[in-house]
Amino acid sequence: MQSSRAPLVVFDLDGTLIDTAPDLAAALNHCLGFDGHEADALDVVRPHAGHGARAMLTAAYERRGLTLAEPDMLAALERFLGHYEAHIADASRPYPHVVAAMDELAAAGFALAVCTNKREGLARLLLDTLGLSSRFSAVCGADTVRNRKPHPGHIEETVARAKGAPGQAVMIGDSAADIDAAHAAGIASILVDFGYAPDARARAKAACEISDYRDLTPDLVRRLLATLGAG
Ligand SMILES: O=C(O)COP(=O)(O)O
Ligand SMILES: [Mg+2]
Repeated sequence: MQSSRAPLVVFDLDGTLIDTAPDLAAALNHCLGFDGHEADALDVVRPHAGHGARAMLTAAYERRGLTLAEPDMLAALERFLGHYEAHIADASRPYPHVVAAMDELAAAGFALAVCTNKREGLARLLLDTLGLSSRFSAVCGADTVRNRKPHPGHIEETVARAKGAPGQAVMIGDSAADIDAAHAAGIASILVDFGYAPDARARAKAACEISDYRDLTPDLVRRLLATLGAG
C-alpha cells in the first residue's frame, strides 16, 4: 500500500553527516592531559570516534597499557563531556556536499531525520551550532529511546517521530550499527565509506555504498525505495 507521507531520509550523525572526530579527539586529549599523558594524534583516535566517549577513553588507556577503574572512568567521562559540550563545533563540520544533497532531497519532497547514538542534547547542540537543526523533522539520540542502534527500535522510533513510514524510509550511516539496525527494521540503507567504522559486515548488508554526497540524489533514494517495495 502506498503511503501518502513524505518519504524520509534518516542520517546517522558522527562520521556520516558531520565529521566530529577533531572535537571528540580534543575532548579525549583534554582528559589524557589531565592525567599527565601525551595527546593522541587525530588519525589514531578517528577509528574510535563513532563509538562514544567511553569507548574512546577505554581505547586510549588501552594503548597505554592501562585500564581505568569505574570511578576513574566516570570522572573521565564527565571531564570529556564537559569539554566536548563547550567545544562541540570548534572544528566539526558537515561532510563535503552533504548540505547541497539535503537541499536537493528537501526540494524533491523528502523529509530528513537524524538517528544517532550521541546523546540527544549533544546532537541538538551540534546541529543548532552549525545552523542545521531546522532541516530535520526528528532528532533521535541514544537516550531518546530504550534501545540504541544496532537495535531496530532506534530507527523505527526516529521514523515514527518524523511522521514517516518504514517502507518509505532510507538510512544513511557509516558503521555496522547503522546498517544492522536498518536491516533489522526492514529499511534500505546506504553506507558512506568515509566515516569512522565501515567494515566488511556493513558493506555486505548495505543496499549501496557512496564515497561522495554528490551521489546521494533523489533518484538514488527513489530507486532504493522501489527495490525494497518490490522485494
Ligand atoms: O556517539 C556515538 O556513540 C556515535 O554516534 P553516531 O551514532 O551519530 O555515529
Ligand atoms: Mg556514525
